[in-house]
Amino acid sequence: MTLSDKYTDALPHSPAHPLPEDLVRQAPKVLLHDHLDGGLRPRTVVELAQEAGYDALPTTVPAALGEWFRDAADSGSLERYLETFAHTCAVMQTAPALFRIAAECAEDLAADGVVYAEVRFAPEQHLAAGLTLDEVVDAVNAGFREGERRAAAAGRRILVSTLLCAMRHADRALEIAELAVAHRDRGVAGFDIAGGEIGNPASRHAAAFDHLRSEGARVTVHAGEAVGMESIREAVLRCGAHRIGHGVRITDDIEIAADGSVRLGRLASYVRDMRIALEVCPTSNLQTGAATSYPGHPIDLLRRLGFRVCLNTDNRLVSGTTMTQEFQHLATAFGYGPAELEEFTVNAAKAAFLPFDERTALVDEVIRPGYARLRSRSLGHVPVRDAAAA
Ligand SMILES: O=c1[nH]cnc2c1ncn2[C@@H]1O[C@H](CO)[C@@H](O)[C@H]1O
Ligand SMILES: [Zn+2]
Repeated sequence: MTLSDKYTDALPHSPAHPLPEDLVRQAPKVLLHDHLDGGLRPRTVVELAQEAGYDALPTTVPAALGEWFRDAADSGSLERYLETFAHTCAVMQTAPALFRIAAECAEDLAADGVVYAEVRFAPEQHLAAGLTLDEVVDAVNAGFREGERRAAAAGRRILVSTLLCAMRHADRALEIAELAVAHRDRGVAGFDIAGGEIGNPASRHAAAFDHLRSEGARVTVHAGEAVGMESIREAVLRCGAHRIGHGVRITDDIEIAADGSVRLGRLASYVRDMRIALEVCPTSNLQTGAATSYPGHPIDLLRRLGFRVCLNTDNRLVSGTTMTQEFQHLATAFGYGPAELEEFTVNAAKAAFLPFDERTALVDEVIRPGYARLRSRSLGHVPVRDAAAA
């Protein structure tokens, strides 16, 4: 029995009334953890590969390619999951390709009901055809602006900010930190570090984190995914992370006694006390082995304990998912309804790397009214169980 099984056994669930998928899709959602190079449309990968003369794709049939990514990434290991990104990065080496991918990303997120997104990528992985780091960032940001315009024309408002990733195994983190600071008034909201966690401690990039701290820049760190508490401790206490990507292994620092009483260790307390958001990505966690099943996923335990948890996709192509699907998995596993979706959304908005007044406006003017509308509509919805009994 896992820790979260034990804890959830001790608490009653809200009744399982599955929400119709279109209601979940229309609900306003905030997405803080989504990789640009993990979320391409399969057809776009195929078309750009043809244009670039890249002939190493496992298949050129878009639907089969989508399945290939999901299956290949379903390996139980973060390292193997990350190997699949060679195919997407291969077709992301020119300004027009980056522009197209970013524009389509914004359109796809808007169609999924996302109203605010922070989308990340590693500029250093897009230099193979001669672009500079600045040109890569400019092309992606121009693509997001185009995608926002197209979404608005289709009646959907979305705002997309960029996060720049350094890679744990590489040695360009300071340069990327400087790039994030240089572009912070031009679409870049913060910095992240991604890549293989085992054997690549974030603290090796102390100079980058020192620079970010001295500039007052916003920082999130992938941690507590393949490595446990030690990695989260470093991210928070040495790297100054304001949010943690994944962070699910914080449960190693939470003890639940037989009588149901809960004791948080010093690190788990710090994360909860300081409202450090955990950017949780359930499907990705199942693929990389960071969690074993949706019902066994610690997201529900962490939510109930009052951690600032938000729900994310990580990689829509590689994990074969959307925000709507991530929520539906949790609705099935934990009996979640609109209240929990709203809670995750407000948590994400509070943790967004936006100015305070914009976060407040997002909550008060977009999210709260959106869920009030959703509640009034879902009252008319007959839950599946009741419908069967009628
Ligand atoms: O869940 C993850 N953990 C660690 N690194 C990741 C994850 N998903 C994607 N990337 C890495 O981040 C890079 C920049 O977007 C991707 O190329 C991939 O290598
Ligand atoms: Zn990630």
